Amino acid sequence: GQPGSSENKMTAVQAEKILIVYLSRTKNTKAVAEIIQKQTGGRLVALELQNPYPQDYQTTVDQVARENASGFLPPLATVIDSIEKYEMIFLGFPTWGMQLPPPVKSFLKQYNLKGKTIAPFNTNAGYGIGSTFEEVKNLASGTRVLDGFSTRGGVERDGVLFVMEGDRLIQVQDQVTSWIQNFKMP
Ligand SMILES: Cc1cc2nc3c(=O)[nH]c(=O)nc-3n(C[C@H](O)[C@H](O)[C@H](O)COP(=O)(O)O)c2cc1C
Repeated sequence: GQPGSSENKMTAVQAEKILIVYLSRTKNTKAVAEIIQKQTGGRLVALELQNPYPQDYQTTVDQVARENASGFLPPLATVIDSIEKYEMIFLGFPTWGMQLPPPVKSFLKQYNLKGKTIAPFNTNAGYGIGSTFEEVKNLASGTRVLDGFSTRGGVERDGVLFVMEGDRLIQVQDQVTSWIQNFKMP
């Protein structure tokens, strides 16, 4: 059907007013973002860094731990023009060290999102969302943060990288559909 049509409760928000911003390293969160894009017709934007994280998993884990401890906000290479025209922002990220990844903190600090609705979504290795959704609420002051969506992604530590294909992809598509249908829009 039409993006943002009467098929679901997104009727209150037109596709042109929907932005889907995501951070993804091994493309699981990206796959969820693409599902949301197909279902809503919104604009899809990947968060990229001026200095990308290393390839090596453990080096990245260590760097993220240091950044979280010091409150460092890695500068984004991604620039989002005319963010003011979006009413609804789907914000996607993996769980990193049971916290919100530093680049997502950079995004939330850099842009004025006051008055907007944020719908957080997450993938993780099976340990859950940690403090991520709570951190979004704390950092995005003046916004309305909807109940988030989370699903199991890869387990990079064990060499399991991208999992969003075949039956798993279909399952996640269905989960995303029910998540969006249950939004209580004003
Ligand atoms: C630096 C780093 C830290 C991670 N920390 C956690 C964690 O604390 N809990 C968890 O369940 N998964 C953790 N993971 C696994 C990712 O959340 C999981 O693989 C996710 O699906 C990756 O999403 P992506 O493919 O979009 O990058 C971590 C991965 C990385 C790279």
